[in-house]
Amino acid sequence: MTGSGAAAGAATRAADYLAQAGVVPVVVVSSADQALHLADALAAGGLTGMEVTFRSAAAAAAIRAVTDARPGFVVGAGTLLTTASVDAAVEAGAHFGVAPGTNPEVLAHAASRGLDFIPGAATASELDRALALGADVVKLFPAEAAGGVALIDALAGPYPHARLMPTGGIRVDDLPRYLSRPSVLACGGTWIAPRDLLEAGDFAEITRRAASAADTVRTIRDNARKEHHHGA
Ligand SMILES: O=C(O)C(=O)C[C@H](O)[C@H](O)COP(=O)(O)O
Repeated sequence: MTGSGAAAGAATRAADYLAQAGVVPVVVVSSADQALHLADALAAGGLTGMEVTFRSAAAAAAIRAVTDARPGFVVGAGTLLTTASVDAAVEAGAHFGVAPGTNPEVLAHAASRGLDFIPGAATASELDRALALGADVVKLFPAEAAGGVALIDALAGPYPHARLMPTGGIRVDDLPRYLSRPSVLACGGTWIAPRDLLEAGDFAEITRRAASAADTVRTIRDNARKEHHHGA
């Protein structure tokens, strides 16, 4: 299979999903079965997608299982460092791809396979390069270590149209600061479904963290809408 049909629909879907979700759980899964439980636990908390990193051998099978069995759930493939991992993600049915950095060869390959791709950047030069290579959304990584919201505010001067997904060191309490920045579509992070909770099978705690994140996003968005109305 080429996957090009599904990927064409997903091309608009990544940015739409990010803007709607506000937060993207970044996960490392150990089996397809665990990924299905995880998707259900996240959905029970009100989150409709996740980024499955290619940091475990189970990543491709996990993406395939979730996209097959939970068609409404959005599954991104993360840590796509090579063209081979892009192929594996496309063949597993991933809705979009993500990388921590910007590798022109990987980007070109993702484009040739019709995979919507979010490359990473941590500096002005890297952001400039990612945008020049056609990125629609850029993963600001590692967000906290690279400067957090101060970096985002500084980059917004010369790059006001850049749309960002900050990831790296972000936790639920940081969401209001990040999501108040107009360039930020969503924040990624491992805190919602970290490896220790997955290994312990503590899906109830994952649902609790997902609900907390989803509630926080909803409150931030509601307040922003109210301010907008009052200001208008
Ligand atoms: O695997 C990748 O492609 C990455 O870019 C790294 C992850 O996004 C970070 O590991 C996020 O981890 P936290 O800082 O715990 O939220």
